[in-house]
Amino acid sequence: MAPAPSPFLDPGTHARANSLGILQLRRDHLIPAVLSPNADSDYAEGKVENTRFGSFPHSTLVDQPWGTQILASVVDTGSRGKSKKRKRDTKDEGAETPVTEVEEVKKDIVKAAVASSGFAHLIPPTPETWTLSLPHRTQVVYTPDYSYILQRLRVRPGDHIIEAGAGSGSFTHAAVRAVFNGYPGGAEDASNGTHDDDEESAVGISKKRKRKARHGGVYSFEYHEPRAKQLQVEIKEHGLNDLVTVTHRDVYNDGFCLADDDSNLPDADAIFLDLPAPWQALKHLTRSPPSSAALKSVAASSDPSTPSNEEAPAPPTTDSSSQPFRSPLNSKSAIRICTFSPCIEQVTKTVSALRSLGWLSIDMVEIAAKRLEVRRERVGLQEEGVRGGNASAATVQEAVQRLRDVEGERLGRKGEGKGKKEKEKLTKEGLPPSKHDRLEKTKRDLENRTLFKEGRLVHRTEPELKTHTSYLVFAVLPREWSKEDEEKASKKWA
Ligand SMILES: C[S@@+](CC[C@H](N)C(=O)[O-])C[C@H]1O[C@@H](n2cnc3c(N)ncnc32)[C@H](O)[C@@H]1O
Repeated sequence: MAPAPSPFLDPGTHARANSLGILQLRRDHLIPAVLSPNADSDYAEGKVENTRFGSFPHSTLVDQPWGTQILASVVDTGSRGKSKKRKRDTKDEGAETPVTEVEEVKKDIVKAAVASSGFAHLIPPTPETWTLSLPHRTQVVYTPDYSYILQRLRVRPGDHIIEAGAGSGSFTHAAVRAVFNGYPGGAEDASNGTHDDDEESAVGISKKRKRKARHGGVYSFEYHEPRAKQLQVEIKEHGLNDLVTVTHRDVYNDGFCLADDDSNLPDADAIFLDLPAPWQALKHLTRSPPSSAALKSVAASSDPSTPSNEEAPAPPTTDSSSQPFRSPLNSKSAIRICTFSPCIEQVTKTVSALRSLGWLSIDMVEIAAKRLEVRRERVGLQEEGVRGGNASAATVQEAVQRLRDVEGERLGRKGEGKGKKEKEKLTKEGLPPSKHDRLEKTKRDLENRTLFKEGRLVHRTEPELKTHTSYLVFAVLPREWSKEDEEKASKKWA
């Protein structure tokens, strides 16, 4: 049976058990949870998400349509810890194979009752919501940056992308969605599907060609072992393990090829480096072994204190096991790279190294994303008691009328000290409407109002936004030009 599709790529219409769902408490307050109502839990109601707006047992989330408003539940916190009566490790009793035996006292999940504490919305996971809710293990790449990066890298379905370091996996999820064009071993593979594909020819002409579908893939590298392991767990939980290969590796020393033979090369079309020293990884991202002159120049530019006559690092013509040079790049297409660095000194070193290694069209971009709050501003006395309205006087007439009403209310309330003239006026015009009357009138008027298009349309930038995340350096490594390419071009363009 084919594995269930990843909720990031095909969430379906409803939340599924054992699949990721996101509880949205507020716009920027999201709680991710793999929905497992029957998982072992201390609560009588099964597994529960406890939030500031109340408790949400997973049993109330599974099978709900995405977007549903879920009411919080009354959770029996008193039952916590009573589910397991005895935990006995038979190792203590001298058993040969240690087996941990857990005796369950209760088996049935108690149906949760609705609480008055609040609600949350159940939404499907996307790279954007995952970025906002993922457990941070490092600084992460945010949506405004990765959306720009992926379009500048021209990443499209079927591409292979190298990513280092993978960190918390924020970029990884966006990258896998961008390259996704089916699961390896899926229906398309079974029917040996071919498709028209644009192949960039060596002479720069895009030609249509029938070829077997190439599945998109992300090759992620992370030096910090616990982070790499945690990312592997998450990628599996999210149903993405057929599409993402997470490798624990120091890419500065060991490069990007996965095996000692040609069986599992990344064959990358695009590269994203979010590393403290991206220039140190560039020597492994070439089509052929870099010359020692290029390596010397990379070493000198990355450390200006290195005298130019100092011995250059050994070119990666062989790896530690004396294997021949293998390139992790797709030999059939131009390669696009992006490096993400927080300071300009790192940018300078990266640009010098890129130049030495033959990269072209090098440029740098800084994203200064701003979020605009767009809303309608409704001002006027008719807004009293209306949600989202500003009940101040909008005109001089309204202000004068309001003053008259306040004065009238005061006189009407006191009843005493009223002059003859004032008494006459009050009896003639009647008492001004009380607050209760005004609110009742507003309620009646609301039925005929179209709030969504009333008022002035205004927009503001949200003040708390960071304006600088990092500098993005982009470059292109053209296809290698072979003798055959030259011959083909001369024939075609003679
Ligand atoms: C800022 S984090 C990356 C965040 C990631 N792009 C994301 O969106 O979640 C940088 C990562 O690079 C990793 N790193 C540093 N040096 C490395 C190396 N030589 N090889 C592989 N990873 C490395 C660090 O361990 C760290 O997790």
